[in-house]
Amino acid sequence: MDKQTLSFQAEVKQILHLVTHSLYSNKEIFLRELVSNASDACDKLRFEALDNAALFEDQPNLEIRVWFDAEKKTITIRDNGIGMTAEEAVAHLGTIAKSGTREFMAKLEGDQKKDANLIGQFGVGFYSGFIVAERMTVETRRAGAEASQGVRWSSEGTGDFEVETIERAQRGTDVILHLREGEEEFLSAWKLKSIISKYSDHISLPVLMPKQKWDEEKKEQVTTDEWEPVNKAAALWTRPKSEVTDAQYQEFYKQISYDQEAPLAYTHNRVEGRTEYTQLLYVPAKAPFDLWNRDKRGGVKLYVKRVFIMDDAEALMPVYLRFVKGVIDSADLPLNVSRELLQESRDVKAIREGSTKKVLGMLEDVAENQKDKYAEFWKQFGAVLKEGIGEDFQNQERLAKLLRFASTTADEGVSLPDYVARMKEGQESIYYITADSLAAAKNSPQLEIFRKKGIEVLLLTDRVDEWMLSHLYEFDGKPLQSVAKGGVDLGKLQDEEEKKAAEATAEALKPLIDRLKGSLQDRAKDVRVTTRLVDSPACIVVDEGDMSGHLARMLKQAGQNAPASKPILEINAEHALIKRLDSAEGSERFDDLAHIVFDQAVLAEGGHLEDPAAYVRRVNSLLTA
Ligand SMILES: Nc1ncnc2c1ncn2[C@@H]1O[C@H](COP(=O)(O)OP(=O)(O)OP(=O)(O)O)[C@@H](O)[C@H]1O
Repeated sequence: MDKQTLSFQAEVKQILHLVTHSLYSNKEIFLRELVSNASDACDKLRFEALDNAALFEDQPNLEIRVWFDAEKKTITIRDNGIGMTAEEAVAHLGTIAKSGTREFMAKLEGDQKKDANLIGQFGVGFYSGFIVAERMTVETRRAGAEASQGVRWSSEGTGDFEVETIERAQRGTDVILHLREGEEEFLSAWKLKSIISKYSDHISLPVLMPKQKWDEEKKEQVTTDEWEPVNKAAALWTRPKSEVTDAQYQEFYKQISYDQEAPLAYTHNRVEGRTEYTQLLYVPAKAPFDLWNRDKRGGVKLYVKRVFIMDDAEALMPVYLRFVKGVIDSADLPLNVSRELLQESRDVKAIREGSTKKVLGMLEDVAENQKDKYAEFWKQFGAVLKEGIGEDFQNQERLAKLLRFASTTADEGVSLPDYVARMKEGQESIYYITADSLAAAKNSPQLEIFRKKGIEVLLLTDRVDEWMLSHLYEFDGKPLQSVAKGGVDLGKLQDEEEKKAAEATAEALKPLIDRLKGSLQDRAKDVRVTTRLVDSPACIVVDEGDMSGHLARMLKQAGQNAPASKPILEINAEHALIKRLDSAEGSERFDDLAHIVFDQAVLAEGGHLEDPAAYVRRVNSLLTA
C-alpha cells in the first residue's frame, strides 16, 4: 500500500482533544496504557497460537521492551505480540471508535468534559501517547504475515493520520513517541523504570529496558547493550496475598477498571477442591456510567492457567453483580473455551457460585464494619443489588439483609433486621408502601393509622421495588405487606373495642356506601369504611391480588399495557367531608361530591386523573355555590 492520508473518525478526534487538553495532570499514565496494550497484544498471540503454533515464528518468548533515545527525543515501546495488518491499524487506531465511545462522548457534557476521572473511567488507551508526544509512529507486522506486509502508521494526533506498507522482519509492534517540547523528563531510564514498576509490575510478561552502568570516566550512568527486566513479571493474582501490598492491589484495580477512585473492597483467594481457581474481585466505590445497561457484560476477566482468555466473561458473575471487576484464573477449564461453552460448564457454575458468595461476604463485611461506606455503596448500587432478590434465590436471604430502605422512622439506611428489631409487640407483618417519590410515600393517606399507632412503614420508591417485592414475600418469618393493598389488618395491634366501633360505623353508614357505589360504579370496584385514615377523608387501595397503582403507572409510562382493574375507595367516617357527604344524600350535589372525594384520593396516592377538567369543574361549582 502506498502512503495514504486518512481522517480520524469524529469520536476519535474528540477523544484526542480530550486527551491532550484534560489529562495533563497525570501525564505518566501514557506508559501504563501503552505497556498494557503491548501486553494485551502478547496475550492475543499466545491465545491464537494455541491453534497455530507457527505464529510464534522464531520468537517463542513473549516480551515487551522499552527504551529511549535522548538525541532524537523518542521513547519506544516494543512488543513481539500479535501485531496488526494495515486494515487493522487503520480501523483500530483511527477510524473505528471503540464500542461505547460514542455513548461515552454523548454522556459527557460541558464541564464534565474536563473531568479526568470520567475520562479515566473509560480508558483512553493508545491515544494517551499524545499527552506527551507531538507525533506517534507505529511500526507493526501481524504474526504469521510476510515481512513485506509491515505497516507504518503515523500521526500528530489532530485531524488525520498516515499509513503505508513497509518491510518489517520483526513480528509485533513498535510504538514510537516523538516527545513534545518540555517533556524531556521522560528521557530518563530511572524515570521510565519507576513508572513501569509503579503501574506495570503485575504484567505477566517481562518488561525489559537496557541495563545502565556507571561510567567512571564520564562520571555518569551509561546505557549498555544488555537488557534487564524492570517489572516482577508475575501476574498479581498469582502471587501470595502476603507478598502483595494494598497499594499494589489498588493500582491493579485502576488498570482493570479505569476507575480513578479506590475500590470499596476487594477479595483475593485461591480456591482448591473439586474446582480450582484463583479469584481477585473488586467492588467499585462509584457506579460506572453504564450501570443500568443490563446487557453490558460483567467486568471479570477470565484466565486459564495464566493465559488470558476473555474480557467481560459474563457467565462468571450473576447479572446483578455486573459492577464487580476483577480476574478469575481457572485451573480446570480448557484453553479453547468459548462464551457458549462457559454458559454450560459445571466448573463455571461452581466458580460463579463461589465468587457470588465471596462478593456478598465482602458487602456484608462493609455493611457491618464501615456503615458510612456501605451507605455510599447503597446509593450507587443498591437498586442493582435488588435485582438479585428475584434472580438469585439461593442467596435471597443474604441479599435481603443487605437491602436498605427509607422508612417512616428514618429517611435512609433502614435494614430489614433493623425494622424487625423495632417491630411493635403484637406486630406480625413488615409494612411497606410503594410510591413514585419519597415525598409522595411519606404523605400518603394510607400511612395515617400507622403513624398514629407508631408502627414503622418502609417507603419504597425505586423502580425495581415492585418487581423485587413480587419475589420477596417474607423476611425472618414475617410477611411483607403493602399498606395500600387489601383491607388493613393490623391484627393484634388493633384492640377489640376499635374493631367493634369500626363495625358499628360501617353498619350505620351502609346507606351512604350504597349510594356512593352507585355514583362511582364505573370507577370503583368497591366502597367501604376504613380505620386506616386519620386526617384524610378517603383513600384508594387495591385488592390483595391486584396490581398496585404505582406499578400500573410505571407500566403505562414504559408503554406497556397494565391490566384494567378498578381500585377500592375507602372512606374515613370521622372526616368532616364524609359527614357532609352523608348529609348531602338525596341532594343533587351528592354525585359531584362523591366524584371529588374519589378524585382527591387518586391525587393523594400520586395518581393521575383521567378527566382533570371534570374535576376542576366540579370543585369550581362547589366553590361558587
Ligand atoms: N501494541 C499493539 N499491538 C497490537 N494491537 C494494538 C496495539 N496497541 C493497540 N492495538 C490495537 O488498537 C486497539 C485500540 O487500542 P486502545 O488502547 O485505544 O484501546 P483498547 O486497548 O482496545 O481498549 P482499552 O485501552 O480501553 O483497554 C486495540 O484494541 C488493539 O486492537
